[in-house]
Formats: sequence, C-alpha cells, structure tokens
Amino acid sequence: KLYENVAELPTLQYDFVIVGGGTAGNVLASRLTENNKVSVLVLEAGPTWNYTTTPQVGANGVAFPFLRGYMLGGCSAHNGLAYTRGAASDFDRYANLTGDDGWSWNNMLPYFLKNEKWSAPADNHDTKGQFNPAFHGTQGPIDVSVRGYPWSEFEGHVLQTTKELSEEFPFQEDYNAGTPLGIGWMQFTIGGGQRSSSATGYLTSSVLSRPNLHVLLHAQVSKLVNPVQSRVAPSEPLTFQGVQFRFGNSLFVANATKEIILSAGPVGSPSILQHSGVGDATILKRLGIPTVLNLPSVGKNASEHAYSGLSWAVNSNQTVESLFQNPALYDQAFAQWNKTKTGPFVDTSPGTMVGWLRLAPDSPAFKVHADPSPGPDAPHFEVLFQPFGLDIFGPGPYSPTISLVLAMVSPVSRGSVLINSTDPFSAPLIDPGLLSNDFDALAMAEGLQLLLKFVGAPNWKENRYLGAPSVDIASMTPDEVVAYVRGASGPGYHLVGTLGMSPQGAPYGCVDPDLKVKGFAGLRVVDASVLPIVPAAHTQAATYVVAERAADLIKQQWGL
Ligand SMILES: Cc1cc2nc3c(=O)[nH]c(=O)nc-3n(C[C@H](O)[C@H](O)[C@H](O)COP(=O)(O)OP(=O)(O)OC[C@H]3O[C@@H](n4cnc5c(N)ncnc54)[C@H](O)[C@@H]3O)c2cc1C
Repeated sequence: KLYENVAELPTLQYDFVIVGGGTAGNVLASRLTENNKVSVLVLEAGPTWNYTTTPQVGANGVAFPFLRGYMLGGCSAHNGLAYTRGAASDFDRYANLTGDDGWSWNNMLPYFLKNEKWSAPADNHDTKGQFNPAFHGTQGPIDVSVRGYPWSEFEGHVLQTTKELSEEFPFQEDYNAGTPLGIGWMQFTIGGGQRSSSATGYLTSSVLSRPNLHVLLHAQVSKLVNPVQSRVAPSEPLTFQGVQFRFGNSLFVANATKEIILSAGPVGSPSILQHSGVGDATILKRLGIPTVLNLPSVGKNASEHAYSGLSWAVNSNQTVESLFQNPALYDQAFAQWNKTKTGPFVDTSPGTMVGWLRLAPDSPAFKVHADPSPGPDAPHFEVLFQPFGLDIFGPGPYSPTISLVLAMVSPVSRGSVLINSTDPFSAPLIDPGLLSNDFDALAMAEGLQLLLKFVGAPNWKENRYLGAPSVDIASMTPDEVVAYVRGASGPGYHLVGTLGMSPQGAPYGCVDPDLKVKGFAGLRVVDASVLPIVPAAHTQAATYVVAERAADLIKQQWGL
C-alpha cells in the first residue's frame, strides 16, 4: 500500500527497509514481496532534488545543475528514456573487478530479459531489421520499443551514411546484444507511447495492494542509527538497527529485522552512509561525526559521462523545430498525444538513432592514457542523432536544425560525492570530475572530428540539406577544439561508482560482490552506486539488472 502519512503506517518494524523508491528500490520492493511472508517498507523522499555540482575544473570551472529524480520511480520516472545496456565487456569487466562471475554479461543477460517487455512502437511501424528479438524479453515489467514517430528525412541521411561510409560507420541492427559498435535505431523505455518507469512497471496496483508491502512517501532518510557490534570479537560485522527519517518536522526510526537496503542512488546512498559514520574517517573526524567504520572508498571513485555536440542548420521543414515555430501545430501534436498516445510527442530528447564508436587505434589520446574501454567491442563514444537543435528548449527563435550529440562513454576521469556538513538534509559536494583527466578532453575533441566526417558523407549535400554548423570546428586548431570541448560539455547524469563493488575481503571498495556493505551484516546497497565503472551506456538498464540480481541474492540468503 502507498502511504502519504507516517501516522497511517501500521508499524515501523519490517523484515526489510528499503531506502529510496527509485529505479532500483522499486525492483526490490516488488521482487521481495512476491513472497507473502516477507514484510517490506520503502521510504521515499519524493517530489526535485536541487543539486549543483562543484565547479568542474575540466569544464572551465562551471558548476552544473545536477538533476536527480525525487519521486516514486526516481530517475527512471524523469530520465531521457534511452534504453542502452552497454557492451558485454562492460559486464565481463565487472565480473573481473569483483571476482564474481555472476556479474558477467552471460550471467546478467537473463536479468535484462527478465526486466524487459519488448513492445510495438507507438506508430506500429514494421520493426524488422531494427532490433534483434533474440536479445529481448517479452514478459518483463519495463516496456521497451524503438522510436514511435518518424523523422524520415533526417533518419534517411543517417542510414544512407552507414552505406556511404560503411567501414567507419557501419549499420548496427541491435546495440543491446552485447557488441554495440555501429549505428542503428535507438531503443526507449516506452510502451504504448508512454514512459515505463520502475514505478509504473514494478509498483503496479496489484503489487501495491500486497499487504506485506508498505511504501511511505515524503519520508527523507537522514541516517542509519544504533550501530551494534554483533558479537564479541572486533572483527565481527557491525549491524545498524534502525533507519532514521524525517516526515514533516519530526524524526522517526524504522527497524529492519533482516536487512536495511540503501537504494537512494549514487548521490543519496553514499551521503546517508557518511552521515551514519561510515566513510573516510579523516573526513568524518573533520566534521565531528563519530566514525562507526572507516571505509575510505565511500563516496569516491565516481564516474560519469561528459556530453557535448554540434548542430547544423538544415534546409528542411522536417525537424522538431517545425512544432516549436508553430503554436497551433504544437498544440495539435500535444492534443494528439493526450488522446491517442501517438504523434511527435511519443519520443524524447535522445533522438531516434544512436551510434557507438571507437577512437582510432593510433589516437594521440592513447599517449596520455592507456585505453580505458573494457574491450575492443566496446565504444569510446556515443552519438545521439537528434532531429532538432541543441537549444530547442531555449527561448527561440527556432530555425530548422539537427544535432549530433557526443558523449565520452569510457571516461578516465573520476569524481566524488562527499558530505561537508553534519546536517543530513543538506546536499553533499557532488563532483562528477567532468573531463578532469586530459584523456577525456582529447578524446572528446577527436569525437567531434568524427561527427564532421559523418556529415561529410555525400548524401548530406543532396538538395542542399546540410547548412552551416553551430561552431566551425573544421577551421580550429586541435588545441582550440579541446578548449571548445571544455567550454561546451556537461554531465550526462549517469553517475555511478560512489559505493563501488570490489572482491570479497578487498581493502578498497565499499560493497562485496553480493552488495553487502563491507564490515556490516544486514546492510546492502542496491542502486547505480555499486557499479565500479560507468558502463558505455546510459545507466538505467544496468541499474535495473543490478537490482534484479540483488533480489535473487537476497532471496537466496534468506531462503525466500
Ligand atoms: C536527467 C536524467 C536523464 C537521464 N537519462 C537517462 C536515459 O535516457 N537512459 C538511461 O538509461 N539512464 C538515464 N539516466 C540515468 C538513470 O536514470 C540513473 O542512472 C538510474 O535511474 C539511477 O537509478 P538509482 O536506483 O541508482 O537511483 P534513483 O533512480 O535516483 O533512485 C533513488 C531514489 O531514492 C530517493 N532518495 C534519495 N535520497 C533519499 C533519502 N535520503 N531518503 C529517502 N529517499 C531518498 C530518490 O528520491 C529516488 O527516488 C538519466 C538520469 C537523469 C538524472
């Protein structure tokens, strides 16, 4: 049941208390309560976090707004809907880094299928050749489909380029099959023209009607309380007995008899742990927070994607700007979506096609740093092909524009999420470390040159389709392009790693491969924080499968 008032909760004692009803938290809530003997409480702080990053040294000192979903469903309820799993080698690297083969691609693929319900696109077009059914689930809670409204002229140019420059930019039928390189159709967490989130997919009305599941909204967790050494020997694991949260102006404590599970996301979960006295003891000491366990990696090792890109004016009336230029057309499209869940409003900003590309083997960037990608089949870059300008959400005026958005998806840079106050309700210092390593900035600069090559294919000149670029990269020196990158990049909101997994018993890392916090019993982290390195992909799919596997690990441990 969903509760909006703590006074209506029948109890504050549960088998499991899940902190955060976001992307991962709702998967656990749903899977654990499949067993009616198990009682679960979800504490969700939601409606938007108002975070800002620290000034980003690698991006000209700019402090960026750092969006996080603050509602049931978390980021899955407001993200860009791109459904991208990453490369098989991303997951094989997780298996290597943790010493647990359970995280390998072959072992995680069943969880991707379990999470997914492949769906027809909103326009019901023939999708043959646009995805590979062998790699998709059909019975899971999260709808996935290719784009549901055609931008045929622009898409035609992208596809034609995969023929004209097939060596460098080959067509890729399905980038979610483990070997993503190439260019193909974007997949989205959309079904029937609508967003599919962890709230709509996992907390359906039938799941919410389970008597053993209680979900409390407007409950912001401050910290874990009442740490006890479970046995006599100091090496025995610690346990937190309660979860303190604020509802209205009062503080409450919920108790978990089996486990407390932190699913507050890569900003929330490390902050809660640090406020509970678990983190780098020097930082905790400086703030005057008593150290319960010195776990120096907490909040460190954050990895994030930097995004940049280029726009071009086009000689066409088939871009999203056509809607923004004409209020009547815009209203009509909006009404169409409201009525039938079809039309141009069924898709979102990531564009309708996507490319996954690598740096050239002789790239000068490799002189700065060894190749950070997990394997030769994994990309360094993502390119989002968007039938609209980068400034579409600005004040206008809107002239027909297309954009190729570029992300560096195998970054070397690392950042952190560290608290700097004893007030658990104040925001932590969020430093995604954007472009802080020169490799990433150099690579991005090379990526922009790849975009120029792409639109250099002959077909873009037909009917004088392609006009002037937003920035004339071609006439810049290499150093000027790097400077441009540093001034024109921002976060992708794909932060992971702030409570990264490491092998059982390793002196670094925050959680063991079974996601238990090191040194603790009855305390796990299940969200994007545990991925030790950002995958070469947007991060919701990886977060979903982390949570699906975690549900199985927890069920196994407790014989559920
Ligand atoms: C703007 C944006 C666009 C994105 N676009 C895409 C995309 O197109 N495709 C993609 O794959 N990924 C995308 N991502 C990333 C992806 O959505 C996230 O990586 C993923 O959803 C994170 O899941 P999570 O469970 O770790 O955290 P979240 O989904 O953020 O869940 C954490 C939950 O915990 C709650 N919470 C936090 N602190 C507390 C507290 N103290 N007490 C109680 N509750 C708390 C939050 O309100 C939230 O509901 C995007 C992210 C953002 C922000």
